[in-house]
Amino acid sequence: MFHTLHPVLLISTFVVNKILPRTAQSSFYIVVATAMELATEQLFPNSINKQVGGSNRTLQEVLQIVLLGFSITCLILSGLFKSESDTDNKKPNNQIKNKNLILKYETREYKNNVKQYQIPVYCGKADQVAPLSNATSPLHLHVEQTLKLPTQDIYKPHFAKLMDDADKLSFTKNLFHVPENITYMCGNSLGLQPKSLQAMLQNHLDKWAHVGVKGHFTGDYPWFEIEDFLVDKMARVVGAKPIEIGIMNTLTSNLHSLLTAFYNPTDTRYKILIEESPFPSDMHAITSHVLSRRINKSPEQVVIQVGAKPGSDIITTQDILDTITQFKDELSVVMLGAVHFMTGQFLDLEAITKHAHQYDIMVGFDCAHAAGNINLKLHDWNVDFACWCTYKYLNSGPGNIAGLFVHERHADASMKELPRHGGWWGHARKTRFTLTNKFIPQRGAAGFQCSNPSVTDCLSLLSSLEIFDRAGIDALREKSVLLTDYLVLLLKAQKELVGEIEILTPSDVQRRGCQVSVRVLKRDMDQVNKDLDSRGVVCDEREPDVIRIAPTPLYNTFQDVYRVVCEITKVFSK
Ligand SMILES: Cc1ncc(COP(=O)(O)O)c(C=O)c1O
Ligand SMILES: Nc1c(O)cccc1C(=O)C[C@H](N)C(=O)O
Repeated sequence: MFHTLHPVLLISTFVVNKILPRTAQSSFYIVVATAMELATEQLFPNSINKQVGGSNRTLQEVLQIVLLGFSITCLILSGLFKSESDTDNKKPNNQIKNKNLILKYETREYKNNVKQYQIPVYCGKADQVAPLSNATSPLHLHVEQTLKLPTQDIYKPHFAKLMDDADKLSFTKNLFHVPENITYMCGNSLGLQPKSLQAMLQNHLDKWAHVGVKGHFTGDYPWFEIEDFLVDKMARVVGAKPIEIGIMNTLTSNLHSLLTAFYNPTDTRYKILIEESPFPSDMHAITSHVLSRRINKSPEQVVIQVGAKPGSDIITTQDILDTITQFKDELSVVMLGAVHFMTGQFLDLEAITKHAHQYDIMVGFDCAHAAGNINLKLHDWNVDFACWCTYKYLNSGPGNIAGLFVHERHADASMKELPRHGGWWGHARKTRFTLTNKFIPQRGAAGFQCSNPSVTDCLSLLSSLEIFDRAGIDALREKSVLLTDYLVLLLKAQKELVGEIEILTPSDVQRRGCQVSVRVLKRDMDQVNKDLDSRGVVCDEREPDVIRIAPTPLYNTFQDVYRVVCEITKVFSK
């Protein structure tokens, strides 16, 4: 039987076991064995029933024994080599990575058979971690050296400190004005002020005072081309090409401009799909836009909404795709909030776009709660258009200038194909000042501009985008995932919060950004938020019962998260 352990067999078994899941392997070997027997019958039809050598067995019987041995040996060997697919299935359902940190959770069974919910297994440099064999000490933290901590230490403040000490992005917090004695968790509504902004604005004011109109073409930031200092940086934040980025107006007015271009109603295709409870401004924009177009349809006939199933707060991707399919011949545009302002759910932009494009439907997203929060890939996901404000995660200050995305494939569309609100700033730069009345839009998103932008607005945005460039959107997202997961882990571990709160935000890290929305179940939500406020925790609330907590990787720490959960627990313990 030893010849069956031939190296070829070993290698093929290894390969098969790497590729196929355990369940498919036995079928594979049986098929191979049967195929070999059939092949022998075909090749040696005369010898198959003859006796072999001095034995009283026919060649066929001998073959069957050898092939049976082959199958059994392969199955035994399959135990030695682990299938990739098998390992995938066993991967802990939650593994979040920072560049140098890895924090893993898995369910462990203890000796008394009590199943623990997710606990940290190890935390350390990504290339150093090794699974623990010993359940009594399930947390390993490698920072400079390996430290062993008891499991429950993740719930203690020194764990938060160790995480902060190991955080490569800890330098960014000091680049912002963080309100004194406050744990600020409200970047989802208004981001904090970059410290560099004051000097930038002062220089701008000095320049204006000293050179007046000449400032359009002089100094560090000539006003005539002020948006050029922003476009590349913004493109990196939202995963776009510079040609696809416009810095202009405000979010809602940009949405109107984009609908002018992309909403092209015909007698049969005139519907717009939006989520069931969008941020009100989006719905106001769509319904008033429909009226402004004076088409023969009312907003009620135009708008279709897709929502969560009863009893759930989360809209499934499948429900969105099914709604698109259902109205495929009537839909002109799909326009959804990329991250939902209330629940924090991040939609699968790529899947939605791909699906709608099959039916020639234009797809756009309101990225107010996604830009600077999620590492978006608007270009790669083929999104047609998007718009966002910059005062939330992009820290440019209240009511500041907004961003707009138009995919590169529309860059050269004619005014007939993609009508734009004309204005001199969107006009070809070379002839911006020539007295021509013919509007020739710049290529790409820049052609959507109407007016010259506010320079103070642009500098405010620039001060923040420079920090994004230093930190990198991917690294920020990695830290964000860790922070938010830590927040959820701590919230779930407080027995005082059981029955008092419910987390609405998806537990899947791929389907959320940094915001965690918590429903207050029994108490007055407004009072809870006031109590948090009086304890120095700034979150925000949305009627009727939701508190939004957003640990923002640029200026929040693990210790901030720890403190917020302590204060929330105290409020609910009263
Ligand atoms: C999802 C969403 N859309 C639209 C808006 C409106 O933005 P703006 O006032 O900048 O037009 C906001 C926030 O105010 C928002 O959160
Ligand atoms: N811009 C705001 C304001 O001036 C006052 C109060 C709230 C806002 C907001 O931006 C709210 C935010 N869009 C939200 O998600 O609720």
